[in-house]
Amino acid sequence: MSAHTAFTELPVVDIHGLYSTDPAERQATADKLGAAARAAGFLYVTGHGVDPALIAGLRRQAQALFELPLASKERFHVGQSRNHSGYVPQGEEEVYPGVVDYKEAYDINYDLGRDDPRPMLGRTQWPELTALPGFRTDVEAYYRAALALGNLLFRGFALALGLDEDRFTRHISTPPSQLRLIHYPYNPDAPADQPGIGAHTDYECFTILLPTAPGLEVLNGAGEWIDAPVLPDAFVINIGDMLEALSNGEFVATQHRVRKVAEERYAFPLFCNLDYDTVIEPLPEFVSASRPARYPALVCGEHLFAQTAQTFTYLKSRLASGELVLPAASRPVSSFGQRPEAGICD
Ligand SMILES: O=C(O)CCC(=O)C(=O)O
Ligand SMILES: [Fe+2]
Repeated sequence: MSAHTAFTELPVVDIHGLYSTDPAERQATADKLGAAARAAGFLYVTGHGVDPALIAGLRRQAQALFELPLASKERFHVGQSRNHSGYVPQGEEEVYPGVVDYKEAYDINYDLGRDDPRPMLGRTQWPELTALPGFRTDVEAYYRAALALGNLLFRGFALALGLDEDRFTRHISTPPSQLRLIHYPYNPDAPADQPGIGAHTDYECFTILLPTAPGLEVLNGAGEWIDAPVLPDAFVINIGDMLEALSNGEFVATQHRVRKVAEERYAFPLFCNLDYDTVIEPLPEFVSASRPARYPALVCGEHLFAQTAQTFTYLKSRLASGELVLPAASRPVSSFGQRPEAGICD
């Protein structure tokens, strides 16, 4: 298993070379991505090609949404959806039981435009309100651009791991990749250690995060929390559980958190996945007699659902009542990543 370094700042990688028609240039850029992923599992990317107008539209819509009265937002509560989309009020999501994160969110999922029996897939619940003109158009436009960037990064990470460039993207057609609009309100009277989002690894392959203000902290290989400030025109990318498992620990998911914010803050993570039914297990290239498979097989959508069902109150109560059951191979939350603070860091 690769160990993260005692980095004190996150690496920055200009990825414009991934768009090149020259395979050597794509590989050279991918190698930089790979070095950053191995060292930190967290990095900034510049040269990503996403139109700033799409980012501005997303920010404007998120601000307008969260300014609405609670009752308007509650009309679109996530518990009403079939694919886990909609408004997530403060306290609904509990990464650590009994600990309230001071944030609210609106979750957008891949919109299949039709129902689907698999949880986490289906129709997205959009906040259809006259107070939010253009919300769906603007948010979908950003979602599509970020998903395309995700596919580019999947190709880059495949090259960085010595795999065929399309090794991951061949498993992507309608991925349950979720965009979250998160709002951390500013409260000067809150205690300094108030959680915005508790320490965790992301469940997916990797995340494309757009933050609007400082507050994100990342755990380095020495068990120290490192600030990840906002870098202009950059996205933050971090490795999640599923790329850790697929690469048999060649890349390792990195823990991160947000505590009390010093100003009102928004963050927009897109969690990049393979298709729902993709089996996630160490790829044969990373398994040998001296390097046994360290991760039991999971199904992508089932892992997402299991993690979500163990952390969202509306799903926990459906589990408790027997209306829902966890998939057989479910992992407890916090099963991935290096945990230097717990002495688990091999
Ligand atoms: O707010 C942030 O910067 C990070 C959010 C996050 O880690 C998450 O939603 O998984
Ligand atoms: Fe996260």
